[in-house]
Amino acid sequence: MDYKAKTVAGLLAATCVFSIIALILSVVNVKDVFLPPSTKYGLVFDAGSTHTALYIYRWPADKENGTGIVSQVEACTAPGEGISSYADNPAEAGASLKPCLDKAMKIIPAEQQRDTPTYLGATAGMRLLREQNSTKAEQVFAEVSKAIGKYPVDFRGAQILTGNEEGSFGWITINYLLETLVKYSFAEKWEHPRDTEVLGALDLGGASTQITFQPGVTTEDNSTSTFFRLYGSNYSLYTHSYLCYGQTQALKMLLADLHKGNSSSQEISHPCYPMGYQENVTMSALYNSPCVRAPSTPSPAQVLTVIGTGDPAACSTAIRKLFNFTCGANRTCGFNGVYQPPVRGQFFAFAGFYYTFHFLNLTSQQSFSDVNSTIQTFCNKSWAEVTQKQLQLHHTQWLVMVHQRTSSQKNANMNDPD
Ligand SMILES: Nc1ncnc2c1ncn2[C@@H]1O[C@H](COP(=O)(O)OP(=O)(O)OP(=O)(O)O)[C@@H](O)[C@H]1O
Repeated sequence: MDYKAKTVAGLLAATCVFSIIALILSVVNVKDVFLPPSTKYGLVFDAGSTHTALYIYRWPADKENGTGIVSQVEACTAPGEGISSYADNPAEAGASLKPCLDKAMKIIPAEQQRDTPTYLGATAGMRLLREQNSTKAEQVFAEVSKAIGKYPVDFRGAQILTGNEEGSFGWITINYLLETLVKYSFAEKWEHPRDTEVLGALDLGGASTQITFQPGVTTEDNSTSTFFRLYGSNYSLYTHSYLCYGQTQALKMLLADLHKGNSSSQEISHPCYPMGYQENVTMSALYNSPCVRAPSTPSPAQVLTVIGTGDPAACSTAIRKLFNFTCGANRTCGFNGVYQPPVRGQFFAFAGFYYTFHFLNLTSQQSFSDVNSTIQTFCNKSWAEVTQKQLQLHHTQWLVMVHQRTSSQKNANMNDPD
């Protein structure tokens, strides 16, 4: 991974970016740029399934071919989990945003606060809650809107991004940061880099995962195609978001699958947990999402004991069962029969991919065999050898590996110099 890619990876980790810049770029109203003063601010809440972050942006009040050049001033992580976790206590969702809004008010000059466009974009956690209980989802949105509305900002609304928006905004963000869309030249001018190929984007969130790239062919399924005009150039993209295939939800599907394999037992043998690890989980906690189907005779209070068996091969097999690689009517597909044209070009993987690979010191374009052997070594560690913090990674790296292999690595050369 070259210096620029490393810098971008760091930036992505630091900001947990899902598309913030893209959101600003695409929604900043043209009228704003004619207003004094010359620097404008914008606030974007990234309301993810696992956590919410507020990003404070600043940009000069002129535009490059109709698209703003934006820099991040500050990022603030809201306390607690994602807003969808407050489904039964929606007022708390609003309260969780206040510390970050207070921080923003200290940064943005008072005379500019009322001109500061403010957005909240929610992703897969809220898409799942809406699927499960649309009234609760609306209540959460009403409370977060009420909380933001109490601050002297130009609140433009809270919305649930579609999977396509999430995927394509992520693509714009990484290509913006890698300067493949526009670049500040030595001549101190913004220029279109010549002969640079834009990168495909692989985003592993908590509740969904997205793949987005410029296909070399016409997209056969219109629901997966999207079009952008940025800095004077046109981009036609393939994008798809797999709901439930984010890290947290996929692991829930895995646990439910393992339970289904022996549902009469109170114990679940888990090959992806280290040997010697044990935890209790209630049926209600396991089956609390539309991503997993509860047994026909539910007993919510029943406690299941998950016992780690530390078996990487069995773990890999169990994870593979979550993916269906039959393409059905489509000639080419990603998985679960979803149309996907042949992958093309280099890919940049971020979010959950980055956290895991960073932890394993695998972000320097190691070969795929090095990646595999590092993962094998880590997965063969017992519970006594890994800390609680490492546990999450211990059982998620297999998901990352299999997912990478299946959804993209099969055809793409993703950060792999071999
Ligand atoms: N610093 C970290 N170290 C390890 N894992 C992390 C870290 N931060 C987030 N994760 C995990 O990585 C996954 C992706 O995180 P991310 O912040 O992109 O999700 P999200 O935005 O909340 O989810 P979604 O986009 O699906 O709504 C989640 O499962 C999360 O638990």
